[in-house]
Amino acid sequence: MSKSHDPWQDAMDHAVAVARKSGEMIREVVQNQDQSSLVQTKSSAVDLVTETDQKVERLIIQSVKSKFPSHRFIGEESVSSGEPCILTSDPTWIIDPIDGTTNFVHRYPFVGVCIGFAVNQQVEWGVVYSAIEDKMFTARRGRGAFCNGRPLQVSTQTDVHRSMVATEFGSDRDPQVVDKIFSSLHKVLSLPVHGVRGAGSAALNMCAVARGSVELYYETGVHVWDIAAASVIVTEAGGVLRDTTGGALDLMSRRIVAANNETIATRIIAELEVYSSERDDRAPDCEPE
Ligand SMILES: O=P(O)(O)O[C@H]1[C@H](O)[C@@H](O)[C@H](O)[C@H](O)[C@@H]1O
Ligand SMILES: [Mg+2]
Repeated sequence: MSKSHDPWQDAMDHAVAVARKSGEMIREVVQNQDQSSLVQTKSSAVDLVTETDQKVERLIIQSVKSKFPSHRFIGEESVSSGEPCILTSDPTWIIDPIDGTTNFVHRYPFVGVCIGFAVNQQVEWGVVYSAIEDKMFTARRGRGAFCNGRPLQVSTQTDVHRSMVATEFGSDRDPQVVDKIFSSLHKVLSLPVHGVRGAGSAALNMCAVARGSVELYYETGVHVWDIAAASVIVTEAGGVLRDTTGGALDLMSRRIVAANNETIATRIIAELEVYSSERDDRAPDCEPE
């Protein structure tokens, strides 16, 4: 199929261009403005949003609407202002303008612009631009995963005792949730594994799995916009995706395990506390149209 007859490739090329432009906006703010006094909160006192998150999302959605007027959107900040969070079979752009907003506010240099594209509820391609590092992660279903054009491959490690694991503390400070986070962490650390890390961005942790820097990433409480784009980057790099229950990944379930292989995934999942956050497609401000 030639490029001009491949509308999904046109859409992906557009996503790469707009993610790069978004990254330039983010870098400009990080270099020249202090965001710490301009922060607002969403679901909890530590779930942050800034004007830049909103500006970047508007930039992406407006540019896509003008080129692909029939496509639908799920965007973190649009859902936050009451837009529906329903994945239909229509072509849908799934956008997190800044994955790692807390990092952005603190100038901790890991923030990702995430753009995923789903058709028939399957992610066809994903773009994650690590704006401060200037790393463009891309993958299209069936066509491999890349960082700045170089192919990505997950780690070949199968011994959990030689593995590096990534996770996050999230933004839910309910004491019962915090207990479960620490219980899982305690068990994983005590296996033992070589180490536990966290980039502060679900998408960049998943890209770390894709490039072989960590064997596995897990988290409960993520949203569809944090993981959709990076999901295809992980699988195209040879990795596997699971729910923390061990079942198949459900993009709306708010639970994810991304691993280099089944052996590591199964071994770590056995140590994880399973608990639920309200599904993305069931939240009160996410009712169907
Ligand atoms: O809200 P943004 O888009 O910055 O993303 C979230 C991260 O992706 C999570 O892994 C992480 O645990 C946090 O919940 C973080 O908020
Ligand atoms: Mg996010």
